[in-house]
Amino acid sequence: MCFPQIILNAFKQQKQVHLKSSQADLVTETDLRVETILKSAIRDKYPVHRFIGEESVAAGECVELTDSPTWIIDPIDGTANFVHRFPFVAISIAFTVNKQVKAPMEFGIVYSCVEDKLFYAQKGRGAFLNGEPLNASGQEGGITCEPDSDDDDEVRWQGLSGLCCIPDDMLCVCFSVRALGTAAVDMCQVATGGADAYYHIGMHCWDIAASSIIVQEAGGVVMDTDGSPFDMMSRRVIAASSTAVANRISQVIQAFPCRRDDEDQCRCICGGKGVNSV
Ligand SMILES: Nc1ncnc2c1ncn2[C@@H]1O[C@H](CO)[C@@H](O)[C@H]1OP(=O)(O)O
Ligand SMILES: [Mg+2]
Ligand SMILES: [Mg+2]
Repeated sequence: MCFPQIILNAFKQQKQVHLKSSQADLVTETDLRVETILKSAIRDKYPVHRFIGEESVAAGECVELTDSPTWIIDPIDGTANFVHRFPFVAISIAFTVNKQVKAPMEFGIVYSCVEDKLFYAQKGRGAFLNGEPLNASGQEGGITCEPDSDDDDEVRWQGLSGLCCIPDDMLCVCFSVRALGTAAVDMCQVATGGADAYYHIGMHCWDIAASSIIVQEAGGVVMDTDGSPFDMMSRRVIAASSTAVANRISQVIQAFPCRRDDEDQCRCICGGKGVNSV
């Protein structure tokens, strides 16, 4: 069975859910299964390639970007959606070589399984959705974000209570907010022109790597929330329809410290915080 079908089949069924860093940070058997299948299929074809996979890192593998060809995998982006049957769940796969932390990936794929939407982009070759070219809007106004996504309960609470979701200053560049529950698909909305910007402090490289090149190849911009060049390990990202919009957002963002993905590279969070059936 192909791996999107595994997700679709499991979507409606009861799941054993394990908590990782917080109540919003979940993992299921399907996340683990899809990551294992993907890695073994790629390894069969490219035995020397390396991986940074969300669930492998959660199990204790290091986040280490080297010059070797590296696949960055989020087997289910939107696991909380998957668990609650909210129909936005995506597989996110990016490929990079030569330790390009700040430059675009070689290619990125985001497959939104329930919508059956395949977003993809290759460096210098444009971005596409189900074969149709994508173009960012170049405008400002609609923002996607994920206010409840952080390892730190205090940060999550602030996001949920609206304190750090949309700062007052940002209301000049924002007149609507959408949160789809998957950062990868949120960012792809910027590539389609359906949203004009996305920003977050606290996502991981596997959440944003593939969609970063999709946004860039659609004519949009990705940068660090402090206005410096995009760094997929910094866990800070603005994706916007233009440099002007990205700069305006970076000027009003309320920054807070966030440990890099490649700092203290082994982040074993196995054992987690509990297990539930949903
Ligand atoms: N600590 C965290 N807790 C919850 N979601 C997180 C998270 N870090 C990143 N996310 C991501 O934030 C979005 C909404 O939860 C998803 O893209 C989710 O990815 P995930 O589903 O792969 O964990
Ligand atoms: Mg994710
Ligand atoms: Mg995931």
